[in-house]
Amino acid sequence: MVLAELGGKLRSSLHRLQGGRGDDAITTETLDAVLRDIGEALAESDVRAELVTDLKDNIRRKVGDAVSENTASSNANLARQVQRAVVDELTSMLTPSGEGSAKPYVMRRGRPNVILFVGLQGAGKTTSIAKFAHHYLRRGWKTAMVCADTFRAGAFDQLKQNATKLRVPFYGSYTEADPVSIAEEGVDRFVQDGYEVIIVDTSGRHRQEEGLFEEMQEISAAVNPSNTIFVMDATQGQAVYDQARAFHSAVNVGSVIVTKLDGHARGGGAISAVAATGSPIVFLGSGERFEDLEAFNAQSFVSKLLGFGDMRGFMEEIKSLNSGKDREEMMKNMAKGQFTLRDLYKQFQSVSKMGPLDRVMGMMPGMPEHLIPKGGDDERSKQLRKFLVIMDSMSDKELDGKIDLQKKNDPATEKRIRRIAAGSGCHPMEVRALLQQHKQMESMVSKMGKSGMMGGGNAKQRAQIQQMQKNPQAMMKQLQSNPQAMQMVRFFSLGVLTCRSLSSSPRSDADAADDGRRAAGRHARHGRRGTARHGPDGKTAGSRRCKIMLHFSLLTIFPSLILLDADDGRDGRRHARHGRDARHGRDARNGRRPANAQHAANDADDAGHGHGRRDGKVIEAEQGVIAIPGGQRRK
Ligand SMILES: Nc1nc2c(ncn2[C@@H]2O[C@H](COP(=O)(O)OP(=O)(O)OP(=O)(O)O)[C@@H](O)[C@H]2O)c(=O)[nH]1
Repeated sequence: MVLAELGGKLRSSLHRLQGGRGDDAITTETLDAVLRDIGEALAESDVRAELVTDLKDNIRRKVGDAVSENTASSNANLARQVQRAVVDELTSMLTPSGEGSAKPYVMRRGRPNVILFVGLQGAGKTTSIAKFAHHYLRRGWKTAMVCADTFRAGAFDQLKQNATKLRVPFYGSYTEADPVSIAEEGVDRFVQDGYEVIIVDTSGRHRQEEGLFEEMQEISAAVNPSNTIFVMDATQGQAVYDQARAFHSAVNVGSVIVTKLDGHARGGGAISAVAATGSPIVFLGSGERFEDLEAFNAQSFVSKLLGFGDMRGFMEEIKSLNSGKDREEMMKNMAKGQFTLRDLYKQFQSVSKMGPLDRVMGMMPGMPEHLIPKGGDDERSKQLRKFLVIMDSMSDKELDGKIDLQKKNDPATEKRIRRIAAGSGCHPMEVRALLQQHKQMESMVSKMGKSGMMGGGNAKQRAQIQQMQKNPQAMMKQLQSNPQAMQMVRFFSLGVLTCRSLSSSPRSDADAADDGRRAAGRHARHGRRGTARHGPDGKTAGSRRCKIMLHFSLLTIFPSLILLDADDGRDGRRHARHGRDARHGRDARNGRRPANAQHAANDADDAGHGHGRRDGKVIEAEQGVIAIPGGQRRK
């Protein structure tokens, strides 16, 4: 996680306010100690000394009197007051300030947004362009890339490789040496073709290279960008202040992306230094994968850094990924206590677009640390794809709950489960596990539907819900104090704890591995396709599956609770027509899906990247180099 170390230090300094014993008064000494700790943590993160001093002075000015006179009605109130002052001051330190500070550019739908990327050599422009394109592609923007970096050999190939992986069209040339004409032609071409996000990569440069600075200005004049994004490397720490100012004066820098924040100690210095130049930071890069780009908002950033979650960012993320129509339909069903396999399918699709689960779940306020997934996402993404493929092999009636797949000891149901397993290339046990998890989620939704939490309750409940929608933080608090909601959290937590205790039973890893081998042998002897249930790491596959399901469940139900539509009362008027479901690439005549599991798996993969045929779109064969192969690069 970005700046985890700084966050840990700031959190532990604020813990001092809670005192060793509940009745310890907060004194001036306590405040001094808190401010000293915060100052040290920020200094270690390379934040400029003047900024740290200003921050401490401002906090002292805001709460110093209340602390010395102990005017607050209780210790807890005073602690909250100090905490609020710390949050506010950290936020304003990271908010662009001073003369000429700009507001971030807002992308416009249905019109060309030409985004020019500039920065020093190796800052991460080309990598950030791919992440930026991925971010907008997932949200359904028509995106294209232009490579006007004719300086670095390999820059065009790097962009081409990323564009091909992302399946976006790109424009560039191996032979044309003039970056200005490439940029101009590429942008014209994509504007004519109706692209909404047209990203232009430029050559990296040192500040001293006047020639390259001029080239950047010429490109800017030729393409007339809607926004110029300056990409800078966080490992430079506060040194980026001068760079940011130099770029700001050369071209009209509208926004900044700070890269390489993955665990780097100098990140705090870099972020605060950029803010001091008046340029708004729009994204933080924290790795080399397409998903490693976080939208930046000072308030959300500080809130997450201090462990308070980021409700605002979470809601925006969910809203930007779910179409209003789908949400509306699902909310209507959930208000009636219905949660079909199709709803689960849609939610899993949204979850798969959200990016790393740890990042998204870390945004949820009050989310217990132990419930936030740690480490890589590969296993979770694989499992998610598998669930989607299993549901792809179900018929419409099964997905919509018109055929009950939960019937026990029913030969017809067993036959259906075997058919679904064969169609999705997995073991019937995996289908049953998914059905079991769906049943549990359905029963939880049903309870919440009856309680009115989903908008279907009486007038008073509906008014309360609407009130909560206006203030999501209060909504989360309300959820936490609501027995039903907490029952759900406990229910899922219990799942994790049960699984944990299963996986950390006194049996040795060797025993578990042995079990795994025996189980695999049994499957092999019986010619089954299933995998061993006990892995060599000593954890049961069931335990892993349960934890993964827990994470998906939290992401599935919480957003729905939070996104109760304010215009819920108008339901019935604006509901989406069901119509023919083209999402599953189904044969229209017999309602069957392709039996080829690999084909389905590919589809699921596509869905994860926002290119899925599930939305009725055929993947356009638009990726193609518009360039003349061969020739020499300019050195
Ligand atoms: N760890 C980490 N590495 C990054 C990040 N962003 C970029 N990189 C790496 O930084 C190196 C340089 O990135 P590029 O995208 O090629 O940089 P550039 O600014 O386009 O370079 P020039 O074209 O020479 O100006 C590559 O090895 C990237 O993988 C990040 O957020 N985290």
